[in-house]
Amino acid sequence: MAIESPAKVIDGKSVAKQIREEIAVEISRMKDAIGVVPGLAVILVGDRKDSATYVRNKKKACESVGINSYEMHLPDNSTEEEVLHSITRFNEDPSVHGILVQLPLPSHMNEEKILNAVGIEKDVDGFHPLNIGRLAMRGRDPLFVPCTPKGCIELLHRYGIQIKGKKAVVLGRSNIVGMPAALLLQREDATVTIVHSRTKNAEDIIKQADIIISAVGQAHMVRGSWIKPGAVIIDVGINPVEDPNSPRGYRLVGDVCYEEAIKVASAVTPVPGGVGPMTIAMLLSNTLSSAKRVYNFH
Ligand SMILES: Nc1nc(=O)c2c([nH]1)NC[C@@H]1CN(c3ccc(C(=O)N[C@@H](CCC(=O)O)C(=O)O)cc3)C=[N+]21
Repeated sequence: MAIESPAKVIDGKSVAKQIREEIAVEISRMKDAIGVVPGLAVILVGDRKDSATYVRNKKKACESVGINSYEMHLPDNSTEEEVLHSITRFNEDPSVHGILVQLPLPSHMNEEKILNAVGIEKDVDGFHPLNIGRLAMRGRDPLFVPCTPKGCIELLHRYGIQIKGKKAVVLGRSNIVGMPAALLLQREDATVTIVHSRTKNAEDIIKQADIIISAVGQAHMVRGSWIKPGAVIIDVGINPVEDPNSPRGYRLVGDVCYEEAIKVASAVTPVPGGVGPMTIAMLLSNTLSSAKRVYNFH
């Protein structure tokens, strides 16, 4: 029997850095040629600590590549009308090429109504139903693809992992990750199965996968014994687990038991340092392509 070779770590952090460098070059080329700098507006409602951290990281990432960032921070008790009003303002502002409404919104707000208000040509999150609908249809193309699933596919491409003809299993069916990830894999000619909380024999199905994208939000749910030898694993989960040895009192782990997976799989994304940084890189990429599209600059 062949000796199993150790799995390759898919280094999202370093790929994301490389992508940011490529974006920075493009942005200065555009600035030199037509004097335009892309702009991203972020709307944050409420005081969730994790959301505030994510928004801060997004702004930092914008700065690092030369994208102008605009932040609208509204209090938790804002009305839906106030949020809709900020969206309208950014929709009409020509210096803004991308609008991101940080999720989750406070529970008294209608997420659907708010996301529908973002102009599809500025929908850099790719959450507008028209963009998702086009993603689902053959022969149609969305203006933007949701950042996290796009980052997963980009990692597979940059590591030279073939998707066409492969059996792919997506764990989770959320609107922001699982569902669009499955659609993207299908567009790349994989044969796709979605496993979710009501799936029977999830383990048996997962075990057949050549490619696994996991987005369920359950620490260490996928065990090494569930993985086909040589499979490729993209772990989207970012789950806090108690860790008295860590300065914050917790550390982040994926949906997949990394220590076990790395022994069976041919390639695995770590958490942190895997899909997370790619999500932000794709947001910058979507913002750049939005600005390019407006000015017909290529
Ligand atoms: N409208 C909207 N769009 C989003 O894209 C969106 C959102 N709302 N709400 C929240 C989620 C979450 N999300 C992450 C982005 C980067 C990391 C990331 O870079 N994580 C680092 C670790 C960060 C740490 O150590 O705390 C990593 O995985 O290496 C994580 C999570 C975007 N989201």
